[in-house]
Amino acid sequence: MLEVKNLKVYYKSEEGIIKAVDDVSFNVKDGETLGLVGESGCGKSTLGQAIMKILPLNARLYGEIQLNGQNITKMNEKQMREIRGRDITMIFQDPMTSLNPIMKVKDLFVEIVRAHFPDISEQKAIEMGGSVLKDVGIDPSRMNQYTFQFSGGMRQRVMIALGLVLKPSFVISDEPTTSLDVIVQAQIIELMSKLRDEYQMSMLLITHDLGVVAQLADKIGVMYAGHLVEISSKENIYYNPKHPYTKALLDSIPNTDIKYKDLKYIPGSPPDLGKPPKGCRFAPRCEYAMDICHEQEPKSFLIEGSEVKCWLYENSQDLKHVNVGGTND
Ligand SMILES: Nc1ncnc2c1ncn2[C@@H]1O[C@H](COP(=O)(O)OP(=O)(O)OP(=O)(O)O)[C@@H](O)[C@H]1O
Repeated sequence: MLEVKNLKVYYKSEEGIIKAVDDVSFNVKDGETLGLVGESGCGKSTLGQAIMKILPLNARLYGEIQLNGQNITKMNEKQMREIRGRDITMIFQDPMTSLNPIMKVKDLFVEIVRAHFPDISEQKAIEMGGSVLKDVGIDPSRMNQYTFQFSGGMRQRVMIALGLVLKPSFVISDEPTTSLDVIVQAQIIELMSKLRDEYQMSMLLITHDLGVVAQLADKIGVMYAGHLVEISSKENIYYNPKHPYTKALLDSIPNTDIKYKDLKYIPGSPPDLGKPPKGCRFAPRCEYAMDICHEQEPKSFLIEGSEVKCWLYENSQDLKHVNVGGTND
């Protein structure tokens, strides 16, 4: 189980402090998949990197991250190297730049396996790699090839196999299908869904694509400008969205039905995270904004099973103010 409590990631830059992730809390239970969605620049990748502790040097991390009861935030780099790949892994969006082109696939597997288990022989590491390659639909005989000899979709499969060779219990997948065409995208999503069940993994799925999370996630977190503005079950997010930003995001999904030819979009643009607006960060673009929204940052409220960071719900009935996020149902 992953528990993120009051996580903040601030970057130091020439323009000042960039509050990329600002007081975000949630949890992902064993076997569960949380989809994290939001526009480009809202802090999704930063959050994934914070959990892996692979943030750039100009980043500062505050708050707490617990993985299976271990406090990751307190671990040093040596301890992190032990759990990365073995307990928790991250599959990146661009296999072309993340995979070393001058290494054969088998050597990539040997490197990963032996970094964690130096006593495992090269032959055994290659066997382990071959078995996962088969699981991702690649003939193990391709072990002797270089990654540039694979198509985009196949490279993504190799990335997934490398990430899973040590059978981690938690996988972070950052835009796993962005660079692929739609047919290959669908195949990769199906593959990830199959592997997640077979390997019994929990997953944090980072994407701007609401279609991808619809297929894979159990619950969905919506991020806006460094804040987690809503988190709930997939069904609640799609059929009973509460936050005005979640509603706007759903309205802006392209619809193939010819009757709905007007694509809605969210007017304005997200704020500069170096100078976020006072109050709610979405208020300048929100059609429901009230005076308080421009003055005070909203608290998180629990309403109909959804945790929503929005003043609209302050006076709702069955409502409870949540101090630390992550619905605990
Ligand atoms: N190394 C860095 N130094 C300073 N600012 C950074 C750095 N990396 C990211 N940022 C800023 O932090 C904010 C969040 O970026 P992040 O990449 O996490 O967002 P994202 O939602 O994953 O976007 P995308 O989908 O485009 O990758 C952005 O304003 C970005 O410009």
